[in-house]
Amino acid sequence: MERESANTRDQAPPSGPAIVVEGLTKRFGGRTAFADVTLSVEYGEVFGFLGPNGAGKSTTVRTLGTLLAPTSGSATVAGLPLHPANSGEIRRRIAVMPESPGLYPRLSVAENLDFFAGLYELDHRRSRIERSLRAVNLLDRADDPCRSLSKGLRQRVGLARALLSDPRILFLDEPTSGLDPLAAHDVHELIDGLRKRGVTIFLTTHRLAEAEALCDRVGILNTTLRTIGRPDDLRERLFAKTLEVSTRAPLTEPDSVFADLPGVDGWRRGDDAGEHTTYVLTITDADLAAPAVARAVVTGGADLLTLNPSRHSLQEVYLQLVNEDVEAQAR
Ligand SMILES: Nc1ncnc2c1ncn2[C@@H]1O[C@H](COP(=O)(O)OP(=O)(O)OP(=O)(O)O)[C@@H](O)[C@H]1O
Repeated sequence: MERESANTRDQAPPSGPAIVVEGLTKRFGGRTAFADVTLSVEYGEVFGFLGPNGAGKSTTVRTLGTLLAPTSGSATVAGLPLHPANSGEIRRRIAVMPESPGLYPRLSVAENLDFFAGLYELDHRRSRIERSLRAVNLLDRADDPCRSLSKGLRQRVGLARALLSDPRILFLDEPTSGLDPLAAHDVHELIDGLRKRGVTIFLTTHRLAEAEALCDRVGILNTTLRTIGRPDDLRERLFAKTLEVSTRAPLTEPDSVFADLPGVDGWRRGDDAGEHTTYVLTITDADLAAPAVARAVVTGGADLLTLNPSRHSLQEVYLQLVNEDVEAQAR
């Protein structure tokens, strides 16, 4: 009877940050893959790394995963400085799931996992394989050859492979790339399940909705790190807060209606829709501004139809930053 191996996920999280990156740069000859990246990720966090094609996301993951040596800068991964002498121990503490799961099509799911468990020199292989397959809901497909699986299921086997070593930190490179929405949703649920079990996840993605739904914080990379923060904070940092007010008919004296209201900094006419009149107010605090604006509009003699605080998506933040780079390059 195989005894369960020590499971890092059941232990208290190690102290200190999971990943610390300081001024990290990777060049391939004259081409800079990423430059001067500084960030840190806490244990238990799901961190999203967003960026357009060629932004340097995969190269960052491969560098932090000890597969590539950085050109300059420093990093600590799972408590160990990123240095060739520590590569073996870092690899024992983390797992990297590359964009393509890299499985042997003729081998069954369990045989594939057994092969990799052997390659990683893991103990208690049978119980690890079973636990990993259970984590990705694939126990019933253990004996199926990988070639018979759909792309979504193969991706799940890739995730099971990454989980074999009970990693403290899991790097997922584009885990839902090429998956249909249903299969992508399954992977999202699995990632959410891993987060609940305390696994630290560093995830690269093109999918902004994915980052918004799954990640505690995101970094936007376009060779250099353009910004980093919680999705909500990024939206607030990049966009002025507004309140859109629509009335049935134009206000006769909007200047006096919107003057001196708490939380309101200014106003302009918006794009009128049909019969309605729209005003866009710049505000500092929606909770303060909205009731005051509602009262003022009604006192000003107009029928108030709607009152909507601005909701910018992470996509708008992303496009704004990446487009700024495109415009800067064109100058
Ligand atoms: N082994 C390599 N040799 C030379 N250049 C490379 C190598 N690997 C990556 N690059 C270059 O580094 C840059 C960053 O590539 P990387 O694959 O990290 O970007 P990415 O953000 O992951 O892109 P994608 O979303 O398309 O996968 C690109 O210009 C790429 O061509």
